[in-house]
Amino acid sequence: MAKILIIEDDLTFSQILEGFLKKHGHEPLAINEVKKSFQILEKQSFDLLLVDYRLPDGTGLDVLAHLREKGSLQPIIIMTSFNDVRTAVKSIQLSAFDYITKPVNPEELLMIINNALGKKESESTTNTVEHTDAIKGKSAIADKLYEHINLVAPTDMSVIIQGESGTGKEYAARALHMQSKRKNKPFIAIDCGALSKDLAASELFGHAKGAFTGALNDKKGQFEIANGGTLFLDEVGNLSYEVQVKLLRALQERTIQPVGSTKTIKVDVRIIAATNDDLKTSVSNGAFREDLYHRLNEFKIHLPALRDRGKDLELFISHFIKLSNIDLQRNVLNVSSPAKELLLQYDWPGNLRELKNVIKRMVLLTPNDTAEVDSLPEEMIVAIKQAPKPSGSDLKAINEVNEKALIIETLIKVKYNKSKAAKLLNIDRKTLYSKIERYEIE
Ligand SMILES: Nc1ncnc2c1ncn2[C@@H]1O[C@H](COP(=O)(O)OP(=O)(O)OP(=O)(O)O)[C@@H](O)[C@H]1O
Repeated sequence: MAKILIIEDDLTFSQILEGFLKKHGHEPLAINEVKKSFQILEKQSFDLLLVDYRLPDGTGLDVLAHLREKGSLQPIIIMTSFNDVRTAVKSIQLSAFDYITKPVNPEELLMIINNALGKKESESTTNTVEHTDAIKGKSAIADKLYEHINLVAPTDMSVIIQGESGTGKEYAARALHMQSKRKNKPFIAIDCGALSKDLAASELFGHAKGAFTGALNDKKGQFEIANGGTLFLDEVGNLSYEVQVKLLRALQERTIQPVGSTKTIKVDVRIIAATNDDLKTSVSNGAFREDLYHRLNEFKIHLPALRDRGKDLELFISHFIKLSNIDLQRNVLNVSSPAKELLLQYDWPGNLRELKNVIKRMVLLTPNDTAEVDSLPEEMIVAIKQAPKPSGSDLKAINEVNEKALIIETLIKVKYNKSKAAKLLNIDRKTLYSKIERYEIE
């Protein structure tokens, strides 16, 4: 049984949710405004929050940001009626547990709630690495990615992993750890986006009893806990300037000083940092220290967006179907052609995480062995229809998409040697340069 706070302004729907959750043994409390949630959360704690995106006095993201600012890590599920998964992706970046689109499918909701509650329990008890369900992919981009991972993993170099939300940055970090000599030591992942400004230093470096109000005992920081192993700093760009200074010192001197303490502690930790953007803007506008950036950026790994991974998409679809069949005790063996077409057409702004969720939902809603279009989320179908993508008959646009993909594949194949790429593509260098610029290929 879990205590669940529902924040939803549609009263009928809210009542339905309350009844449904009670029926499944939970203890829900429903309110309808952001402001009220702040008051209630001061006084009571909940195992999970189920929050509507659009509320009369703000959005679900305000609730999420408020909680994370306070240092609370409860899972939050955002419910959104807007045909835009980007809102949901943003909430995941702000470390919501998951999102669900309205109209809410009860079975899907229950599955997400159980996952969230299950994840919370396992997180508090173990930090072990589970990496058996990863696949590599077969595209040229995947080859390049794993070439880089294999190259840098055995070293002690700090690595920045850059990629859009959900591209698998944490997975890649775990792969680096598991292929290093540190693999039998801890891998500790810290979501810097979820750390409040006040508590970040204490979380990373620990604190001494009495260092601040509420510091009732000495507390070990994650650096010390990860000693000998790897510390994964997710969304590193969110660390405050003061914490960045401390982090730099820790990396340079290989020692840390707990907040409010005079003692220094020797630590041997490898840092892997992840970021959605390339941090260069934050460096140039002074929000991220340049010296820290260079210290972290001993090696950079770029994780491709799913939409740029070509044939890997099909491999991931089959892989996630297999995993979901096991998880949900289903037996989905095929995806109908129209459904497959949609899965391949969609541009996956939430990348692998979104694909995994969509496939899990698809499998859940498929009682027999073939998944059909109606098991796919409506908003995904709407997004495909609305996307300014080449329609089936727009030959010029289709050619352009194909041309861009071919140029990227070729550049990767020849390790970005533009003369070689031009030769293989049978065009001159100048034409290649102008196409690279036109298609905004990095
Ligand atoms: N190579 C892989 N094989 C199988 N599943 C993967 C792989 N990489 C990522 N995933 C799945 O995709 C989901 C997202 O991965 P992950 O959390 O590593 O992404 P992320 O880039 O760190 O996300 P965020 O930016 O939101 O922190 C995970 O649930 C994981 O199960």
